[in-house]
Amino acid sequence: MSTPDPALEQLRSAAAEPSPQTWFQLAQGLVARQAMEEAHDWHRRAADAGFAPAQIELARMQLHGVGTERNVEEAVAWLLRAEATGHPVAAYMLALVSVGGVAAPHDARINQRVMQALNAGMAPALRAAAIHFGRKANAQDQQRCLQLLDHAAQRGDWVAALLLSERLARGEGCAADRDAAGRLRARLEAGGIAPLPALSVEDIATRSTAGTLLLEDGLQAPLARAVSERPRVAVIDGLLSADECRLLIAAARPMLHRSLAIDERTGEASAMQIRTSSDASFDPLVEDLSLRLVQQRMASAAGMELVQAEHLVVLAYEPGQEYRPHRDYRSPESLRDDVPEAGNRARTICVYLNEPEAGGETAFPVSGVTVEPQAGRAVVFDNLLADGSPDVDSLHAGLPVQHGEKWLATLWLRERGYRAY
Ligand SMILES: O=C(O)CCC(=O)C(=O)O
Ligand SMILES: [Fe+2]
Repeated sequence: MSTPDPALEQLRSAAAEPSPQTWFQLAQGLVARQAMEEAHDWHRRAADAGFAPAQIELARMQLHGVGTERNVEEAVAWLLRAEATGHPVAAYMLALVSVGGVAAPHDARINQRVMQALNAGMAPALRAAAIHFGRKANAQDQQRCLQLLDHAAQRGDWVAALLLSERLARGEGCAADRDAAGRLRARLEAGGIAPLPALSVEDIATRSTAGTLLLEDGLQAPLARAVSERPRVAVIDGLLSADECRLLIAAARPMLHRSLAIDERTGEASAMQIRTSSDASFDPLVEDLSLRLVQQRMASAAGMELVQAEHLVVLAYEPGQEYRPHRDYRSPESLRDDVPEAGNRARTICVYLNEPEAGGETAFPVSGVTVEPQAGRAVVFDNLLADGSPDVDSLHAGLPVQHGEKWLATLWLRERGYRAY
């Protein structure tokens, strides 16, 4: 028997009235109680009646297949309807799903949409724009970055506050202001948010047009330097900016847990000696615009599409922790329950998010190549041969960290589309 829930009963009786706003409130009440299918039905009813907030929530449920079958096309149609009423959240969501170009074309409209959302004070849009401007070397854009981070922080975005505190403490894009940084840090620490590891990125590989918000600028494929032919390994310095490295660490930190490794025979994941790090996997449900933009640049730097990427994983190694020699391609058995139509893991891109004091290199024993961690640097390698068969030479390891900590972001890229958009 279910427990009585007077608040919900009140919403239900109110929803007998022909009021889309009340239907939406009931739907939200049902979401809060995890009654997703019923929530979907009420969202749909309010959406059909033209209520934009319900259209947006219905689209969200359809995008992620929550309470209903996943239907990306229909979700986008609902978002376009809500956007036509001038709703900034719809504009933001359309910008978000257009990254990658599958759900909606990734064209110049993305910039207008982000502008609309940031003018409405939406924190994730403010933060994404801040990080975008922060990649530009000129003083004015650096100043814009700081202002936007500040604005996002004031709107309650603690990741933006953390990025801002690092910039103020280190004098990035501004004169160092230890007092302001200290006050911000104290507020964050009171909320249980620790400072980030110190890191710097010397040179960002792509520079974009000064003064304008042109997100497509940040997606140009930067120059890769081949370091090994067999296996095929390349290195890209400065793929991510310091803000982007910090973003990934900050977003991953609350989700970290002991890493699992996949048992090749059973396809089951369990804690094993082969991989002693901790990691966080980013479900698309928790992604926002800045996280998607970073992943899009990582995928395109690897010569792949974002839809080919499995969920982003951030790994954290403490002293003594390592990822012993392994190959990233998977056995047919282990792929069976994980979108087999996407094929195998064709390529991997790993980006170092900081620099451990000693150790933590990525080693490729077959060619003898070792890549040193450096914040923002990517290492890209093929796991399959040109004919699609596994490349046994792709053996690689994350060597034990000796001093300090090591943070790394990995995208495993399949042969074909893996994500829904
Ligand atoms: O930590 C490293 O350097 C390697 C990580 C790795 O092999 C992976 O994420 O697949
Ligand atoms: Fe690996």
